[in-house]
This record gives sequence, structure tokens and C-alpha cells, in this order.
Amino acid sequence: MSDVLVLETEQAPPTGTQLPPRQPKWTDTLAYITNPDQFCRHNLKEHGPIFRTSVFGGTTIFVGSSRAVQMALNGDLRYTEIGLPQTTMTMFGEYSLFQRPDLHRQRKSALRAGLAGQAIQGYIPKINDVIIQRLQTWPAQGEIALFPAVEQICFDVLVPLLLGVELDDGCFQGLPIPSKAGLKQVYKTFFDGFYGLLPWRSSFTTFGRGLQARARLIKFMQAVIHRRQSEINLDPTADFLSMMLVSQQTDPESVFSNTLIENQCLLQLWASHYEISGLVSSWIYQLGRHPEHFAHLRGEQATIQAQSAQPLTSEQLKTTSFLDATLQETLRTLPPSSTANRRLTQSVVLDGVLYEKGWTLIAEPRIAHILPEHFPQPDAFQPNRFLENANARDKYAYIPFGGGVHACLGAQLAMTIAKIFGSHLLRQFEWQVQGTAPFVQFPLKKIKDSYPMQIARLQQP
Ligand code: HEM
Repeated sequence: MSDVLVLETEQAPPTGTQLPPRQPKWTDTLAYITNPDQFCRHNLKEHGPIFRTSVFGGTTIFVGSSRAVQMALNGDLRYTEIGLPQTTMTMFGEYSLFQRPDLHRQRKSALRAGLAGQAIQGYIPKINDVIIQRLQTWPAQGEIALFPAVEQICFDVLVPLLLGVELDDGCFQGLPIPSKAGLKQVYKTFFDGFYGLLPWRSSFTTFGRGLQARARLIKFMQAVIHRRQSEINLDPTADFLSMMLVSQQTDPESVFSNTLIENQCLLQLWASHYEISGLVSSWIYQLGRHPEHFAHLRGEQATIQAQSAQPLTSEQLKTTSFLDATLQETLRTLPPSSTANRRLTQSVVLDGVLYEKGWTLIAEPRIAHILPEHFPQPDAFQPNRFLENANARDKYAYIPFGGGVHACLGAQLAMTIAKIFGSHLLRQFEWQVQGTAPFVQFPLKKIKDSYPMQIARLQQP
């Protein structure tokens, strides 16, 4: 972005430059964590889409206008660094894409081969199989706990794809974590460890337990990798792990050391599992609240089914544009995450506003996604807005997957899984939701585990 003015140390900003509006308050962190939607909406109304706070200590600037978002998301190596707490960075370890900005581009393009484009086509039959099979275990009629039911299926889809481990307990024989249930439990402790704020490496802190879980998962992945490396004909298109192992064999100079591979498997599961579960369960919820869209969605599925009795193919998924639009609208209205914080390593000026060195920036979809200039009637659930003129929208106005340098590497995979999940649900079930769902807001926005949903299996013609 050429019009960001990066100030040299000691360089004065141009005359007339203003600080972002609003005086930070000592209550900001609590207000944001308790109800981020309300915090963002209230301050947007009072001060506009860029405002100053003391969220997470220090000065933190919330940005929601597309130009400021673009500035915040493209400053790596020039004027920003990742600004997460030290505990979170330790949980990431040195092989995450949030570490080592000097290696970021090289690592990201190498990983892309297993998470985007052609790779996904190879994963589609597996995703179909697992979802169809697991939906058979849902009751024909009755109540389910929405988020846990979806989350279990997402875990079962993602573990084989990302860790290269089949989920039958037989496959765990000889591995350091001996069952699927054990793996899920250790993984949950690992996940929570990213958000433990007390920095002590002890079993009494969430962070300490997270680190212990991380060490166990690394040992587990080392054993899986050892086992897989002895296979004679590894298929690089089978899963993310296989792609990395084959790249390692064919090019020993590639980024794919064993240590990077074992870390990346865990990191991608961390990046995807709750996010996709959040998206799918929020989509189910939004449709339950807006049942007028079911007819259009089922019509789309019926057209595909009339053409072929096979489970969904990538070509068929391309024809489900209304399903896609309902998912996009869900991501707009209930974005699972905000972007990671960026810390300014240099002061910058954009559009007459000064952002000072040392301050933190948060690009917030909760603000960007409700700006009426990009999304008229922002509080209405209107999937059609993603069918009409969607390409004309500024790409930094819609940021459920972030944007710029660290734009989500798994967006296409996430949408593919969500579309397959959604398609099979529409074909097999009808559902109703009651009342407003309670949401957990941090670290990710997701419907609370206790929220129930009524389902009934559709009669097959
Ligand atoms: C609905 C699902 C998902 C959502 C909402 C989501 C959201 C995001 C967001 C907002 C970012 C940007 C973070 C930042 O700039 O600070 C991001 C980055 C990332 N995501 Fe996702 N994500 C999802 C699914 C996935 C999946 C399925 C994967 C991989 C299997 C994945 C892997 C990554 C990676 C590796 C990055 C960091 C990229 C980089 O640093 O260059 N995500 N994601």
C-alpha cells in the first residue's frame, strides 16, 4: 500500500496529523472480552471505524475501515510484527507462520501445496465419506447439542486430512497416544494452552498444561511420521502429511525438515478445527433462524442429485452458489475470529491519522462487517449480497479469513468442508432452533456447548 507513510525514528508526522479518536479507558479489556460485539458496535457508533483503546494493556487501535485494515495486515518486515502474548508465541513454537517473518513467504508457499488448490480435490471423497458416515449416528428425530455434535464430525474429518492418522482405534496401536479419545483430550489441552495468560510452565496453569500436551502431541507425530516414512509408495495427494513427506523425499533441501512437519500438522489442526466447527454450527443456527432460505438451498441440492447419485464432487460444489452465499453471510455476521494483533515497530501515518510505534492494531471483522457502505442493512441476514456485485467489494471490507500477508491458508479447505457438511445436512435433515443462542466470545466465537437443536431425518424419496 503505497500511501502508508512510514516515519523514521524521531521523524515528526506531517502537520495536521491526528491521533485516532477516543481516550482509552482502564475498563476496556473487560468490556471487550465480556462482549466484543457490543464493544465494537458502541465505539463504532460513537467514534467511527478506527478508535483508540487500552484493550490487552498498552494502546490498542481497533481498525475496521478497509484502508486501515489493509494497512494493518500488510506491514510485516516494514512497520509491524505479530503482537501476541509471549505465552501464545511459545505455544506456536518456531515453525509457525507467525514466527520468523524472514521465512514466512517460503514456508507459506511450500505448505500451500497440501492445503489449497489441487490438493483439495483429492480430499473431497474422504471428506464426503466421513461426514456421511458420522451423520448416520445422529438421531432420526430428537435433540442434539449443536456445537459438540458438529465439532466431533469436524475433528473426525480433519485428523486424517492433516495428521495423516485414520481414526479407528486399531490404527493407534504402537503410537504414544493409544486412542482417538486420548488424542482428542490431549489436543483440547494443547488448544487451550494458546490462550493461557499466566506464563508459568506448571501443571497448575492452562499454559503449562498446554505445553505438556504439545510435547505429547509432538511425540505422537514423530511416531506417525516414522511409521509413514517407511511406507513404500506414499501418495502426496492423500493428505497434508503425505504431501510434506513426499516433498521432503524428492527435495531434501526443501523447508520440510521432520521438525517442521510434525509442528505444522499440529498447527494446522489448531488453526482449523474450532474455526470450521464454529462456521458450520453458526451456519446451521442462522438457517434455523431464517428458514425462508431452505427452499432455495434444497432446490440447489436437488438439481445436483438429479444429475448424479454420487457424493459431491468438486465440479458439483462449484454449482452451489447459494449455499456458498449463506456460508459467506454467516462468516460476515458471526465471524469466528478476529485477526491476530499486530504491534507497530515504526510509527505510520495513513489518511491523516498517526499510528505510533509500540501501539497494537486489531483488524476487527466485527467492525468491518457492519459498515453500511459495504453491507447495506448490516444487521439483516441477506445471503444474496454475496451473489450480487460481490466481486466489486473492496477485499479488505470482508475479512473473516484475514487478508494481506497472513491471509488464511486454509480458507478454501474450510469452505469446501463447510459446503460438503452443509450439503449432506440439507439432504438428510430438517432442523429448528429456539430462541437466541448464547455464544462463547473468546478465544473464538462459537455457540455454547449446551445450546440444543431439534432435528428430524428427512424421508428419502
Ligand atoms: C472457518 C474457518 C477459518 C477461519 C474463520 C480462519 C480465519 C483465519 C484468520 C482470520 C487468519 C488471519 C490471522 C491474522 O492475520 O492474524 C487465518 C490465518 C491462517 N489460517 Fe485460517 N481460518 C480458518 C480455517 C483454516 C484452515 C482450515 C486452515 C488450515 C488447515 C487454516 C490455516 C491458517 C494459517 C496457516 C494461517 C496463517 C497464515 C499466515 O500466517 O500466512 N485456517 N485464518
